[in-house]
Amino acid sequence: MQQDLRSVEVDAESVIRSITPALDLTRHKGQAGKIAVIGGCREYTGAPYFAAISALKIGADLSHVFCTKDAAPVIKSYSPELIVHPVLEESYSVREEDKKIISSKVLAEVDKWMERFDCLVIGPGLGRDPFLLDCVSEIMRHARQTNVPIVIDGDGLFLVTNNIDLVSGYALAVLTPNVNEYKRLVEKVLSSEVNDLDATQQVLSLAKKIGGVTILKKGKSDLISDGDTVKSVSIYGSPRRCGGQGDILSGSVAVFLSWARQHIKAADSNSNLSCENPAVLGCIAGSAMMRKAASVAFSHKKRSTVTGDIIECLGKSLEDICPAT
Ligand SMILES: NC(=O)C1=CN([C@@H]2O[C@H](COP(=O)(O)OP(=O)(O)OC[C@H]3O[C@@H](n4cnc5c(N)ncnc54)[C@H](OP(=O)(O)O)[C@@H]3O)[C@@H](O)[C@H]2O)[C@@H](O)CC1
Ligand SMILES: Nc1ncnc2c1ncn2[C@@H]1O[C@H](COP(=O)(O)OP(=O)(O)OP(=O)(O)O)[C@@H](O)[C@H]1O
Ligand SMILES: [Mg+2]
Repeated sequence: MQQDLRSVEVDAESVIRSITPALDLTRHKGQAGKIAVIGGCREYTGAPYFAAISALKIGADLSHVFCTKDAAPVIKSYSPELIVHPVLEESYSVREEDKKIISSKVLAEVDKWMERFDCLVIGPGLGRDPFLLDCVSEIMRHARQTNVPIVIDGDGLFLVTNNIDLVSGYALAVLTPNVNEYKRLVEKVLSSEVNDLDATQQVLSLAKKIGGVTILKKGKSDLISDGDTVKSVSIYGSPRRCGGQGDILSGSVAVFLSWARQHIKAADSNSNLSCENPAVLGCIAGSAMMRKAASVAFSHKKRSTVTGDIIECLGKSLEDICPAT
C-alpha cells in the first residue's frame, strides 16, 4: 500500500525525549553508550573524527576509532577524548603472502572489544582499498554474530552495495546513504532508477528487499524505512552543505539507536512510542538532532558554517529538547 509523504512526518522531538536516558548519579561509565567508528585512512581523517566526537557530544560515555596506522596519530591529535586503535592496513603496506595473517590479526584486535560496544559506525573516511574492505567485511560478520548494531555510511555503503549479503536480513543494521550512495543502492538492489516522485514507496521497497534493514535516505527531507513503515524528518536544517554533516549524523544515530534499545528493553508495555524498532527510532532522533544543530550553527555563522561549528551546537540542541536536569 502506498503512503502519502505528508502523512509520515514524525514528532522527532518527542522520540528524542522518550529515548534519551536521564542523567542519574547511580549510573556508571559506559551505561550511556560505548560506540566504535571503523574508518579513517590515508586520505580521510576528518570523517571518523566527526562521527566519533559527535557520539560523545550527544552523550555517549566512550568513543573508539579503529583506523589505519597512518591515520591514527592524526586523529589522536584532534582530540584526547577519543580512543584510537591503529589496526587497519591498506594493500600498499601488506605483502601478498602476509595478507591472511594480517587479516586475522586485524580481526582479533577488533574482536577483543566487540562485545563491549553498543553500536559500530562503519565507513566514515574508510576509503576503498580492497584488502582493507575485505577485513571490514569480516568485522561486519562478527558484529552480526554478536548482535552488535551497525550503522553503515560513506565507503561502508560502497562495500555493502557490492556485497548486500553482509547486511541482508539483519534488523540491527542501518544504512545512511546520501544522494549518490542511494542511487547506487537502488540501481544495484532494485535494478531501477531513483524515483523522486514516489520516494516513500521506493525507500520502503528497498528496505524490504534488503530484509528489513533500516534505511535513512538523506536529503531535503530525511526518509527512514525498515520495510514496514516510512517516517520523514523535515525539521528546518541549514542551507550550507559543507562536507562532514553526514558523519555527524552517523555518530548521532549510533548513540540514539543504543539508547532506544535500552529504553525498549527497560520499558513496560505502556511505552508511548508509536514504533518499536530501535533502528528507526535512532534514525529519527539522529536526523532531528543533526538538522537542529545545523540550523543553530547556521544562525550564528551563516556562509562560514563548517562541520565543527555544527558539532559545537549538538549539546545545546539536545538540551533545548531534553534538559539535563
Ligand atoms: N573531512 C573528511 O575527512 C570527510 C570525508 N568524507 C568521506 O569521504 C569519503 C567519500 O564520501 P563522499 O561523500 O565524498 O562520497 P560520494 O558523495 O559518494 O562521492 C562523491 C564523488 O567522489 C567519488 N568517490 C568518492 N570516494 C571515492 C573513492 N574512495 N575512490 C574513488 N572515487 C570516489 C564518487 O564516485 P562514484 O563512487 O560515484 O564512482 C563520487 O563521484 C567517505 O569515506 C566519507 O566518509 C566525507 O564524509 C566528507 C568529510
Ligand atoms: N537539502 C537539504 N536540506 C536540509 N538538510 C539536508 C539537505 N541535504 C542533506 N541534509 C542534511 O544534512 C545531513 C547530511 O546529509 P548529506 O546528504 O550532506 O550527507 P553526506 O553527503 O553523506 O555528508 P558527508 O559530507 O558527511 O559525507 C543529513 O542529516 C541531512 O538531513
Ligand atoms: Mg557521507
